[in-house]
Amino acid sequence: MAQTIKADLCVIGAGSGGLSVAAGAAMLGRNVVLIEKGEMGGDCLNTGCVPSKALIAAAARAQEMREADKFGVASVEPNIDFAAVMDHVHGVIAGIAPIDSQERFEGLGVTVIREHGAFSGPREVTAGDNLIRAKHFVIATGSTPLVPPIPGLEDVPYFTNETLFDNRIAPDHLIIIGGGPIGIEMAQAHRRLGAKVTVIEGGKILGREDPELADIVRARLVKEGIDLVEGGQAERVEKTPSGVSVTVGARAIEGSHLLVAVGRKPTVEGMNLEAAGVDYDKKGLKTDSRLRTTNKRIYAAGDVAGGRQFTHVAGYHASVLVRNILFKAPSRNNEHLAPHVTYCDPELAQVGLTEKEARERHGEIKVVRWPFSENDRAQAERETEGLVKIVTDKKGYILGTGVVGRGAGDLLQPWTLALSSKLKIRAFTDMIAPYPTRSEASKRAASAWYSDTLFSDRTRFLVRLLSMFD
Ligand SMILES: Cc1cc2nc3c(=O)[nH]c(=O)nc-3n(C[C@H](O)[C@H](O)[C@H](O)COP(=O)(O)OP(=O)(O)OC[C@H]3O[C@@H](n4cnc5c(N)ncnc54)[C@H](O)[C@@H]3O)c2cc1C
Ligand SMILES: NC(=O)c1ccc[n+]([C@@H]2O[C@H](COP(=O)([O-])OP(=O)(O)OC[C@H]3O[C@@H](n4cnc5c(N)ncnc54)[C@H](O)[C@@H]3O)[C@@H](O)[C@H]2O)c1
Repeated sequence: MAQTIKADLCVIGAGSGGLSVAAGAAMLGRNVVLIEKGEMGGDCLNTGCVPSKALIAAAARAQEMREADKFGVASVEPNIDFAAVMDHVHGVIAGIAPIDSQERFEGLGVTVIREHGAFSGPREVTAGDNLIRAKHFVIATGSTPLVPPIPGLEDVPYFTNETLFDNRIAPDHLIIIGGGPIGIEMAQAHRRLGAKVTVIEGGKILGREDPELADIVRARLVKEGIDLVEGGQAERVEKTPSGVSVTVGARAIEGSHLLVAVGRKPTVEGMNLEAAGVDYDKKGLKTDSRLRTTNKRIYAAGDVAGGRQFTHVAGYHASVLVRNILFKAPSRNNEHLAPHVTYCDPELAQVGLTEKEARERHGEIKVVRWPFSENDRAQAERETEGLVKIVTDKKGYILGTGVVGRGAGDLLQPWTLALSSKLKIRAFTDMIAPYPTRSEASKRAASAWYSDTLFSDRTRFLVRLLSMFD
């Protein structure tokens, strides 16, 4: 016999998006039901950001041991216990898990149901023995790895992000299909942890990034010994005695393990969205500028919303929904202002438009750069790869910034603020950056914007004129 639960808000999916909406609504005193069919915390905590960054951190330590001699400290080839590395990864997950746990949410007053949720009408969801009737719903069911129809793939064992972090045996040779952020982050981490790695990418690796920045990452990956096969699709996969073989054009690449990382599909299976009048396509739910679906009482948050797929974007969606649903304050989804970072080494961070996008949209633009090779801190740390690259309109309004280099994600933050606050580049020349920090490169790049006019014949003439009053 189904139990009927009445709620102000019913959230389906307890990942980055769903948890943030549920917590916000509960803390504002609303009656919230949260439905989760798998692990609390979703992809980010269990099979995405957290384990990948923990693995990258372990790999970075190994690489530092190999490269220590540049500081006069003897380099050593690290002895890597891959199972212990995975224990570290799962230890990090366990450390963060209480924040996302059922207990914590119940403590906030949320009714948590650990079942698959599906619509049974425009204003009701069924989850196990429960029928939930709510004033508003949020679909935050995330995304699932896309498995392409490559002949032979279904007949061989392969990893996706859902299984990769359960692997406790160091791959001898990891083949990765897909050179997007997952493929590249995992390629470098596994290479540094001792595996041979081949990345097969149909286009260019990190193909959505500014090519000038991606080239710097590519050079490092090649230097570290990663085999990058670009411009060739994986056409066929076969089982071999020692693992798998992937055919790309005339080449058959043999490896011990395979990771498939060719993008994501929205998680909508078995949700009976038709019963609720919620339209979707292969990118995700169809939403308006306020993240409402085609059923105005049902909203979307996170990867399933069909836009950019990042944890901080899912969290941002939640804040937009809290304003729209609870405060009745029409609030637009401005996720284009969100930065993104690929946590390879050197890191690659971007906010706003790339140079190419800015040229297409604005025509006349100005681009300025500052390399870390001219930054004293980077010199001291012997990490001089990379640069800060700023794109403005002709009046100096910032359109986008990219940073590639150590700590790029953190260095990007002031540029993210500048973009959302509609600042001009002038704000960065007025700012005083502490010496010696990598953030000085931002200020130097901003100053470069003015160097044509500052050191022009006209300005020299003016200074000469003013010297008459000395
Ligand atoms: C390997 C990897 C690394 C990543 N690294 C980063 C990073 O460094 N930084 C970053 O910003 N982003 C990163 N991402 C992306 C990030 O993980 C996602 O953007 C984020 O998790 C999306 O959150 P979400 O709430 O939309 O979905 P999810 O976290 O996927 O949560 C959705 C939840 O809904 C549940 N669910 C689905 N259907 C139903 C149903 N019918 N009923 C009940 N429950 C359901 C699922 O079980 C899941 O728990 C990474 C992703 C991957 C795969
Ligand atoms: N640091 C981060 O924030 C981070 C890290 C990992 C993932 N993510 C999120 O997860 C999403 C998914 O990542 P992803 O790397 O799986 O997807 P992606 O779509 O970003 O990249 C997939 C790549 O695979 C290539 N490809 C597709 N089919 C192929 C084939 N048959 N053979 C060879 N190459 C093929 C594509 O050209 C593309 O470059 C990202 O877009 C991002 O939103 C974020």
